[in-house]
Amino acid sequence: MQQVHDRSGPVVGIIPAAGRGVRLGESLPKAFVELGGRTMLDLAVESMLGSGAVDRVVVVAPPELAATPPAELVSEKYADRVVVTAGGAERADSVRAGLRAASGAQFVLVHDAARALTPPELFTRVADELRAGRRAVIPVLPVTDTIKSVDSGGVVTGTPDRATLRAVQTPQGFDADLLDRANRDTGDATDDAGLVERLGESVQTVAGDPLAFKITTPLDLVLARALFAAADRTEEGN
Ligand SMILES: Nc1ccn([C@@H]2O[C@H](COP(=O)(O)OP(=O)(O)OP(=O)(O)O)[C@@H](O)[C@H]2O)c(=O)n1
Ligand SMILES: C[C@](O)(CO)[C@H](O)COP(=O)(O)O
Repeated sequence: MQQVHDRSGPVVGIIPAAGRGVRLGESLPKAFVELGGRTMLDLAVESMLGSGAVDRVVVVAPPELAATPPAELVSEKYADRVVVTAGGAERADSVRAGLRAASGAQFVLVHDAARALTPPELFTRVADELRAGRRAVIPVLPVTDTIKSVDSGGVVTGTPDRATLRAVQTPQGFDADLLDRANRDTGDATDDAGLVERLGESVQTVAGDPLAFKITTPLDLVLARALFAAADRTEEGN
């Protein structure tokens, strides 16, 4: 008889929030920059836990903030389901630190604090695929520009077929033991799924969301603040 694997265990969110935000150019670490009076980190935690798809969250903070009580970093409503741990020099180091603090998880969703406007539905979409049996799930969007590869002198070396390309977002969801195994071998992957791909495991894509864009540059911050203010006005009008 085929064994049915129980996939009803805990989902733990890992929020890497230890980056400096060099490209954003603000005076404090990026996750603590505010949109409409709330930090990106607080908004990301609210969206993740408010989705109902995630049981608890590990916030990976800059080392100097890692001893801060959760209630001082996120909304009181969610603080008792949040733990804080210290991040590392690179994003991958921070994710590894988050994994160490995610004991007991059957699934993990790794989500950038910098994607502060991600709608709750995206967490549910990724978690549902995991519960249904996928071991690695990432949200993606079609690429709208033509992409070229170039050599070190800036000369074009190729034009990949755009129809086969996707822009990758977070939350990226995994069986916790799979992501743990993928992280034993340190590499230069720019996302968590990249490490899993190297193990030869299949990674399933689901539809991403334009609002899950990563706030990376000053222009992104202008857009995020405008979108946040517009959403606030809509809520007030209802
Ligand atoms: N050492 C690091 C670097 C990044 N991150 C987190 O990873 C997410 C995505 O990274 P990115 O947007 O590149 O943030 P920064 O590294 O802060 O940006 P920059 O490269 O401009 O400094 C962010 O939520 C960031 O806080 C992290 O936890 N630890
Ligand atoms: C993980 C990621 O957000 C997927 O798009 C992205 O690769 C992070 O890259 P960054 O350069 O560390 O922001």
